[in-house]
Amino acid sequence: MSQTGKPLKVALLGCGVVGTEVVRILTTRADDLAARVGAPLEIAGIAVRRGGRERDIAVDPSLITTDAQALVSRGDLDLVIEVIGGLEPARGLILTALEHGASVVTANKALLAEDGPTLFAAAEKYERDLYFEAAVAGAIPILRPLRESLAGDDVTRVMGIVNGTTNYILDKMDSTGAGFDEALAEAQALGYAEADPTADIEGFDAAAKAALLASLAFHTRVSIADVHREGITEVSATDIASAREMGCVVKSLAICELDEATDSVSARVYPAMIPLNHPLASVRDAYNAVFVESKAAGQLMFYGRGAGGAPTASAVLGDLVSAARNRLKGVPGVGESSYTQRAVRPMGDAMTRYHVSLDVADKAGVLAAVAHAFSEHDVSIQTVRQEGRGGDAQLVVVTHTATDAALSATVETLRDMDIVREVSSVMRVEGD
Ligand SMILES: NC(=O)C1=CN([C@@H]2O[C@H](COP(=O)(O)OP(=O)(O)OC[C@H]3O[C@@H](n4cnc5c(N)ncnc54)[C@H](OP(=O)(O)O)[C@@H]3O)[C@@H](O)[C@H]2O)C=CC1
Ligand SMILES: N[C@@H](CC=O)C(=O)O
Repeated sequence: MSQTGKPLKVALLGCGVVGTEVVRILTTRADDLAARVGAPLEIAGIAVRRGGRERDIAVDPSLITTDAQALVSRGDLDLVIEVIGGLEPARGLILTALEHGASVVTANKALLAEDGPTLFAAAEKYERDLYFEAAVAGAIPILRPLRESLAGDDVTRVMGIVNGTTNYILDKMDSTGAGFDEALAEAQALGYAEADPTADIEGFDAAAKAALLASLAFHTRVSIADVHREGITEVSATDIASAREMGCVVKSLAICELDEATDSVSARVYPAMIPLNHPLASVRDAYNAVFVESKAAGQLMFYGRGAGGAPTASAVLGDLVSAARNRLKGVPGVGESSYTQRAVRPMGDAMTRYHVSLDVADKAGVLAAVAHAFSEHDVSIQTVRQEGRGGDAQLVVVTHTATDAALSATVETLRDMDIVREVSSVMRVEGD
């Protein structure tokens, strides 16, 4: 392919953790990128919030602007990279960029999981690309495989670790005994966390990614509001130790399933125990991994760095090269597939095993009474362990697979029992 084409003008919205690394690659790898695209990629402007801020990268100061709206309205841009994050002004800027003829690459899962259909419709209307590989699992190519490589197969399940910050925190708590706050501060310093880390630790970020994964995997539309979400803030050192005793480790998982019988889908995010011999158990640090199960391909696993400036910039640049090639050809690339709106199943229908810890009175008949509470709601007990502790005892019950609704009802019953002092923890057990 010729490298001598007219430069393609690229505007960057945001120059933080990800944007800085995007600029670094665009400037240091300019010749290689031009060869791959068939034309040079020229940075036409960089919009930031604080114009005077010192940056980690040398940038021509005349390129920096705090007027992002004016930048995307110029009309001469070929490509816009949105790495500001959040809903507004990102949404308005992307729409303006598309309307003014630029293709857009974004890493913004929060926005896409909230209002993706509006943005995809605009991309289609203006015949431009809207690519977002970086929005899920950082450097890991997972969206393109779902959208393109597996387009002829039927994906039935996607399960993975899709948030680097929470995996980093849980891994540090497990492997070094670090406290939650200390591990979170490290993840923030390393550039893994969102601007507001509540998005990570309360599961919003993983829920947004689950919505995007479920939408692409099952050719439907799932928004963040459809995803059951539980964060990791309630996971205690005791839970982590209990998991170890069971030969498990605690991970925050995103699980998306297709139920063919009812033609419905489900998506959920929560911390769960998984056996140490499960491949997801060895996903350490801020790494991510995604398992995909499909009818013809069987099981596929995708693994890599899930957060951080350079890994995420790799995914952004991949999309940028694809969108740039399409601009040169004058046609948009593979867009969102046409879809069937499938029903979203309630969380109460989700099936898994449970690890339930109870503080109970240490007296005769307690075990039988607790067992009765489980069986009353059709939750079958797999193992139960009792530990005496002065006048009280602790029971650790592990169940066979049951629905979330049945388990919730059981917990309600247990809480109403005089002999149960406290239901101290309930955690799901996945991956076996
Ligand atoms: N960090 C990561 O590991 C990953 C991040 N992402 C996503 O990438 C996106 C960016 O994340 P990240 O780089 O970490 O975020 P940062 O907070 O580090 O950077 C945000 C950038 O946006 C700029 N900005 C904020 N508000 C405005 C505004 N109103 N107008 C113009 N510029 C603005 C900031 O300007 P200033 O520099 O002046 O403050 C900053 O340069 C988010 O959508 C995030 O979810 C996706 C995958 C991984
Ligand atoms: N905050 C996110 C960044 C990447 O998406 C994470 O920790 O995974």
